[in-house]
This record gives sequence, structure tokens and C-alpha cells, in this order.
Amino acid sequence: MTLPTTPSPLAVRGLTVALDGRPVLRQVDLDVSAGEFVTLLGANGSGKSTLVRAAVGLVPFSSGTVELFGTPLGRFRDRQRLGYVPQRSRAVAGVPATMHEVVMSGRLARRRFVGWRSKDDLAAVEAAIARVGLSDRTRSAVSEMSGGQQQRALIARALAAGAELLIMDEPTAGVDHDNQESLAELLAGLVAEGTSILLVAHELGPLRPLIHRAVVLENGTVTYDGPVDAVRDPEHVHVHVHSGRPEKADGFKGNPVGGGQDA
Ligand SMILES: Nc1ncnc2c1ncn2[C@@H]1O[C@H](COP(=O)(O)OP(=O)(O)OP(=O)(O)O)[C@@H](O)[C@H]1O
Repeated sequence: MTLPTTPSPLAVRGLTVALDGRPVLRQVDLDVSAGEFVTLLGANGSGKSTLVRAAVGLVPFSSGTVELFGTPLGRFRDRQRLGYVPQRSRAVAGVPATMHEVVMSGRLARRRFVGWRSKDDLAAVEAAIARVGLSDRTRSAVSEMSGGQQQRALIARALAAGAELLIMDEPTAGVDHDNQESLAELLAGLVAEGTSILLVAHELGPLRPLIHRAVVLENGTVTYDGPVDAVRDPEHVHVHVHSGRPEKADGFKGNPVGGGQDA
């Protein structure tokens, strides 16, 4: 008897993206299996955000394929299974909404018909907010919350939707150590429940022990795909293009993928 196989939450093959006529991703493959916690690492401008944005359908690609839960991106309708947590600066800058409203917006993807929120919606929102430890900030404006709290509010939005795959773009950037620890605890619980995670990061900090596999991008090409232990700790400082703040970056030295790629 053969057991049914679970389709991978994310399977990217040969993805090539050009922005403003300039190649940003070249022939990129990326997999996240069910229950796996994968981190996507790379220097500023290596293409990490572009890759995750293309994977969720926010950036068009010129060639390659993306499948979500076994369905090609263009035919994927179960949006609630996918929780995309964008870079905080993109997501909440100037948003006047309260956290409750932001988290409730995660429920919209579940609705077949437009309508007033149900008791289930309210209960799911409250449970998601409690899960990320922010019950005391429910009516706060997200724009007035700290960076780490904003990030947790965005994760709560994905949890309220019932996401099975969480894709997070730099949730630790600009977040203090205590909030990184809280995030690690939260993600450890989600992984234990079977949630699959793709996390874009510059530095891993307390998340490192949770990670099953690291993928490193350099100049739009995957140069490493394997155990996170082989990826060196941060060793140099450079300027983060989005914030202008100096940040440490990983050294990204591991076994190269496939013995060399196009540069
Ligand atoms: N909308 C755009 N139009 C043109 N070029 C872009 C656009 N967005 C990103 N780029 C360029 O594509 C390259 C990859 O950018 P991307 O943001 O994906 O990198 P990243 O690895 O996520 O960087 P960071 O760590 O700084 O967030 C960079 O050279 C960037 O300047």
C-alpha cells in the first residue's frame, strides 16, 4: 500500500525575475516541505524579498514555476492557507488601523461571500492576538506599537486566517532581543503544530536552533541549500538599504549548490 504524499507547501523551480529590465533572480529553486522551517539568507540586494514576493504572486516572473500546496500559483485559490508577513516597513507605514482591525483583515481571505464578521471571526481574531501575546494592545493603533509588536500583529493576522505556510520577510530586523526571544517561542510552538515556515533573515539570533534548512542567495542565485549549522555566524557589518541602519549580516559560507552557478 502506498501512503498518500502531502504536496509541498512551496515548490519554486527555475524562477527568473527581471525588475526594470535588470535580472534580479536567475533560475532559482526553493522548496519548503510540510512542517519544515526554512530560512532564506543573503546580503542586501541579493533578491530575498523579490523571491518571496514572487512566490506569493506580488512580483511577476519571466520564467519558472511556483506551486503552493501542489497547485500552480495562477490557479491557487486557498489564499488563507498562505500567511505572508511582509517587511514591516511595507506593511504598516501610515496605516491608521487598530491591531484588531489588522488581524481581522486576515479573516477576509476565508470568506466565500462578503459579509459582516461572525462570532467565529471574532473568536479567531482574539485567539490569534492572545497567541502572539498582545491581548493588552488590541485597540492600539499598529503605527504606535513597537517594531516587534507590529511584527507579531502581522503574524496574528496570518494566524487568524489559519495559515499553514507562513512566509516572513525579515521579522527580526530592528527588533530587540526580548522580542526576538518571544518570536522564537511563538514560532517554535507553530512548528510543533505542523506549520511550515519560510523566513527571510539577515541574522538568526534565537531563531537559529529552530531552523531545519538554510538557503542562501547571492546576486539572485542560490549558492547554498543545506543545514543551517554550515552557515557562519554574522561577521561583518554593512548598511541595511531599507532602514539606513548598520546591521550585521551572515557570512554565508557553506557548501555551494551544484558546484557553481551562473553569476
Ligand atoms: N521594484 C523594483 N524595481 C527595480 N529594482 C528593484 C525593485 N525592487 C528591488 N529591486 C532591486 O532588486 C535587487 C534585489 O532586491 P531585494 O529587495 O529582493 O533584495 P533583498 O535580498 O531582499 O535585500 P534586503 O536584504 O536589503 O531586503 C536589488 O538590487 C534591488 O535594488
